[in-house]
Amino acid sequence: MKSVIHTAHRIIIKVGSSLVTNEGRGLDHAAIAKWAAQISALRGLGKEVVLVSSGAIAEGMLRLGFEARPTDVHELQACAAVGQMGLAQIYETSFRAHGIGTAQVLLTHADLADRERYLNARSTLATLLRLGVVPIINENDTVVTDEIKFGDNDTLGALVANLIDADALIILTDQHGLFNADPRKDPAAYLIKEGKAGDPALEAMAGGAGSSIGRGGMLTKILAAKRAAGSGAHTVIAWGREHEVLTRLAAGEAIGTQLTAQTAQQKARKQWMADHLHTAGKVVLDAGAIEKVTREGKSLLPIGVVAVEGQFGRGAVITCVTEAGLAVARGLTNYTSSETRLILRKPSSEIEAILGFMEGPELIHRDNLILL
Ligand SMILES: Nc1ncnc2c1ncn2[C@@H]1O[C@H](COP(=O)(O)OP(=O)(O)O)[C@@H](O)[C@H]1O
Ligand SMILES: N[C@@H](CCC(=O)OP(=O)(O)O)C(=O)O
Repeated sequence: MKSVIHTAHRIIIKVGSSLVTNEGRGLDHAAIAKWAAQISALRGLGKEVVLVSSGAIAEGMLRLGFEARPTDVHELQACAAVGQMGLAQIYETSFRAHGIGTAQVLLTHADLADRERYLNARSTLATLLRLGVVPIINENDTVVTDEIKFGDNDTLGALVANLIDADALIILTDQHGLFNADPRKDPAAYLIKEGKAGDPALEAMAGGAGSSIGRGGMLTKILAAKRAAGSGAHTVIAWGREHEVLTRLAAGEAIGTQLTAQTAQQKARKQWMADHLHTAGKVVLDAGAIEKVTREGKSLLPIGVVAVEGQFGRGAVITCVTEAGLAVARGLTNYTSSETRLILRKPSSEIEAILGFMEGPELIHRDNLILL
């Protein structure tokens, strides 16, 4: 079996708290330096990498002198805010040693549930990748309480994989992967080398005695693999301290547990958009725009739009139709329906003069567009 990471172009790598903070003893400079070196090598192979890092609370507890995890939510949030400074500092320093810049991105559940913020987060991450920066993502713990939390960074990693159409999610943890039972409790447990993301049998193994959904551990990783597969991304769960784990995976070596997505990426993405976002309106395209969008893989510019149907806000999903009414594409719009009515048939150079601002030269950027 060859690792899916070999052919993956855009990869999300999630590192857990115990790895990052050396089991709570403080940020593990040596381990982080090794991942940074390996990620630098992956980028040398032309891959794009986004890092999702936990560890803010664990590091903040140490810095503030808490011996046990606080139960008060605001103390936990204070720990996260303090610890996040350490994370940002160590990642920036470690990647800078390879001439790579980093960016801190803190997200909440509300950010990805709101269309406009979803679109902004998606565009910002795509722009950071285009600029050659490694985004370092964590949950914005300071502003969230239990009900509106992602809850764990395995879930956050999967949502980010969905958000930016990643090909793969690598979850680095303190075990060699998924075992048929919790290896801490069952010494006879064996490693599951491969499986299908979403297979309920995997959840039963990770659920094990006593653990319950949403409380971290292996189950959130298995559920994250299922979620990532929703947009066609494969997942690998591996031990973060395995020698050259990332570069070996990229070379095709099968390490840890590989959970493959069962639906092809483009199909899964269409399905995901169809399931998650309602179509709020339509734009009618002229023949030239149809050609650019459907055959040449270009963005949709306002100049190619001849009519607008319905009311929609910025970030809404709209359908692109031919003058005969045939739906050809769907995507997230940069302009509201009223704005689009003002700029249709106009060159993008006139957008600013007409509206007084410009969100972008495109009505729908090709990154946010799927063909039907
Ligand atoms: N079937 C299983 N296979 C592997 N690990 C399991 C399994 N069931 C439970 N676990 C536990 O999950 C832990 C990893 O989860 P967690 O501590 O949340 O890691 P991280 O901080 O990397 O997210 C392991 O240390 C292990 O004790
Ligand atoms: N935002 C939290 C992440 C908590 C979390 O999910 O931790 P883990 O299960 O170790 O990945 C932090 O940085 O401490």
